[in-house]
Amino acid sequence: MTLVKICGVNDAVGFDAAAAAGADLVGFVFYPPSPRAVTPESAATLSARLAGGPQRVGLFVDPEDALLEAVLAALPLDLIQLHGEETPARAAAIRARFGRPVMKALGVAEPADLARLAEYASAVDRFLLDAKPPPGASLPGGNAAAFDWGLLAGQAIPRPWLLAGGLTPETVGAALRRTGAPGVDVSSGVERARGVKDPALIQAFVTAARA
Ligand SMILES: O=C(O)c1ccccc1NCC(=O)[C@H](O)[C@H](O)COP(=O)(O)O
Repeated sequence: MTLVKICGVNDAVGFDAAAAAGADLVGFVFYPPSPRAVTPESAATLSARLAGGPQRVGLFVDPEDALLEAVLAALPLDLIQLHGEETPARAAAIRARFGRPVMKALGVAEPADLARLAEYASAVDRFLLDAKPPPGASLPGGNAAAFDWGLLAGQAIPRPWLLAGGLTPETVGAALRRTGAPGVDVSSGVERARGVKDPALIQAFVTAARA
């Protein structure tokens, strides 16, 4: 079954909707400039709403160890997502020090970007393949931008991976057919305003991804 991650969940409405729709993973953004950002305390409160609900992913952008420590002291993350310029050595160090699986996000715009997968393969547990931020974007991700899925044709991705970038309930089916991705990640496509998740769109996305 296709793995579904709802990213940028920042309130109870979004968290409960993701859980009710059967999402496998929810992402909490620990990056203060984002309109989706949460504090360790608010993420812990959300995370405690449903025992046995979706797995909790902490999204970080070039995090200091102190931030990772503070978040992990507040809530039990199942996966650490690195969405900055973390090197393979830094990703491996985070995985070793914090004892959690790591998912490295890589922006894809040309074939050379996919060559980076091999550099990270032994340092991380999963990949998230996303669009690069469009010119002028203020965030490294969550920009409702898609990349050319054709770039993935014939590529052997060396770890389990999620497809991300500009997916919506209307496009996720075609994206899965075209790429054969084992999982998908969405943020903007299930929002009614930037940073505000919409329960109906979350349900529609999960249904379409599993159809
Ligand atoms: O979503 C954010 O605010 C964000 C901030 C900083 C780094 C990454 C961020 N999001 C990354 C994600 O995992 C998104 O789900 C992914 O980029 C897809 O986003 P979208 O195109 O909006 O569906």
